[in-house]
Amino acid sequence: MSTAHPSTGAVSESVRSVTEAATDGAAGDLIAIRGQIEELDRAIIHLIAERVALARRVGPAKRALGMPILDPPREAAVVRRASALARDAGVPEEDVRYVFWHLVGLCRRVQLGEEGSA
Ligand SMILES: C=C(O[C@@H]1C=C(C(=O)O)C=C[C@H]1O)C(=O)O
Repeated sequence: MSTAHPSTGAVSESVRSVTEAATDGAAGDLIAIRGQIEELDRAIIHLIAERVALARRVGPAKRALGMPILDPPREAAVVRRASALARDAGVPEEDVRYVFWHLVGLCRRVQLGEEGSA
């Protein structure tokens, strides 16, 4: 940006450099924060894989005990617990419940041998 008025030119230039510095700072922040999010996503996927591996072991244990794989009271308890943990952590309980219903469903399908690529 430039100005036609010589007396305000310097001020205008310095406003521009401050604005650009702020924009550069924000862009740097965005890249850094996105990098951290990607690291967390990697960790979350590894945790999901660990949970799936444990669920795979629960299947034979239940069969040995003559228990059905589907255990609705246990599933409800798992989701209730996740909801309480979400509340304590200050994140929206309803969304966490939604995520956990899907996670539990995935683990149940693994036990039933119905999983896709898992
Ligand atoms: C893993 C289990 O089996 C199924 C999956 C559950 C889960 O992912 O938490 C819970 C109950 C079951 O329907 C279990 O019983 O612990």
